[in-house]
Amino acid sequence: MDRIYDKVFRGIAFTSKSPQEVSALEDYLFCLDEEGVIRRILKPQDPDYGTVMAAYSGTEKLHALAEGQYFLPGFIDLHIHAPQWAQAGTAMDIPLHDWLDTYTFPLESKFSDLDFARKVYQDLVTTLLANGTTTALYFATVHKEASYLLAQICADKGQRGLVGKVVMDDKSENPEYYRDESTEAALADTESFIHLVQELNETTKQGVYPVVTPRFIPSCTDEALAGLGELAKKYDTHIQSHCSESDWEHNYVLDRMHKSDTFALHEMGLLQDKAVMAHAVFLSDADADLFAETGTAIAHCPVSNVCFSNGVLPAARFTRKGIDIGLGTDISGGFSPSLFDNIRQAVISSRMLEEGVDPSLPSAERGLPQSRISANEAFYYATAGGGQSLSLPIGRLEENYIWDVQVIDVSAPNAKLPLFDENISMEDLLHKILFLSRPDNIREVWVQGECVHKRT
Ligand SMILES: Nc1nc2[nH]cnc2c(=O)[nH]1
Repeated sequence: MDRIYDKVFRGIAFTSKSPQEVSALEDYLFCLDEEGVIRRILKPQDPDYGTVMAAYSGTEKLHALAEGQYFLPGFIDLHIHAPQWAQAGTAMDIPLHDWLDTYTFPLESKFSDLDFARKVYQDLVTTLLANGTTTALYFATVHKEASYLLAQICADKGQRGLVGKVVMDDKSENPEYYRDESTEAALADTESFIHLVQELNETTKQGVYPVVTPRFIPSCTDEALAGLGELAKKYDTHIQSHCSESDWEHNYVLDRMHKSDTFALHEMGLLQDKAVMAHAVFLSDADADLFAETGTAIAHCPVSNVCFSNGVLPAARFTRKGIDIGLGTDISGGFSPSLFDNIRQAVISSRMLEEGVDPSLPSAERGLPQSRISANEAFYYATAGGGQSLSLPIGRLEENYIWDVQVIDVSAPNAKLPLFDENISMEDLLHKILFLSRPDNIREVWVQGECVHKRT
């Protein structure tokens, strides 16, 4: 046969079939075109399997995994504040509102300095790739130039970046040293940022996308929120914001808008299929139904929620309602750049929600039944759920999906996983990988068919 494929990968791959079920594709062939899209998947029993193997064996187009190595879809970080990488691991001692004023706005204001921005953003994108994150939905800062720099760095390093210039235009709610100059300037900067990033996207194989980004209702005027809804519609962009993250935010919006965060955002044209709202811990049933109806996704950030949210997202209930859910690190509300850590915390938090945490209460009154999520569901959120949330063909290893993968090596030097049962099931093996892997186990990372990280 002619060598019609650009690359062929062979190995054992894990991919979600549904939120609850994972498929282990053993020794399959994944045949890619030049665009890095999976055009054909062949299982060993397939009549063409031998023909393709014969055609590509011994050529540099064939990439076969060694013993102990496995393909996982690249992770999709559905909520991350890129500038806050500079304070990750610190500043976790005070509630959200005080944290923004005390630590976060002073830090983000420094990103008017492009040299500082470059240093932090280059380090962050490299770190995320090394942690298996192939796509990230970023909040940058109010500065248009530094936000564009982040998109350029993603483009250069091979990560799929969805980047938002943050809008914070309300003079009564934001400090003078860190806010948009005016509502008009906020909208004009957003529009020109959309143009710049859409132009950059034309020469970026893996894609970079502009995102309409009102920080959250408390930092924006009604006029800016409505204007941003119109811009998103005009340019068919993604939208991101925060919604009902904490008691404080949820109640602030009820007081100001006389309706919930969800209904207020909807009225401004900010809920739609390509919208992702971070946290959404305090949604009522009516709010959750509106998320499902509009196709709006939730970025679940379980590590961050421990510090800032005053509650645990009922992810299992919202999945049953048909809401798209992905996982976010929420750097630096969450300290870790790793979605492996967030998979673990999502499972742990859901168990604490189900069982309850106040030992002075009788066990029957302590928790919220049917709240646990399985490791398979957390894996789904970090991969297929994230792709579905962004309406992009990523997060699954299926035909017509993009080849974004991480190669996990369970016997990496200094990071060998404790595998003592030769007959371990594929599902148990995946769970060992999810709970025990460290960055040392991530041997290679591929985005859109290109190798963007290699650990030797
Ligand atoms: N976790 C978090 N919540 C927010 N709400 C508004 N801004 C932020 C932020 O930077 N982090």
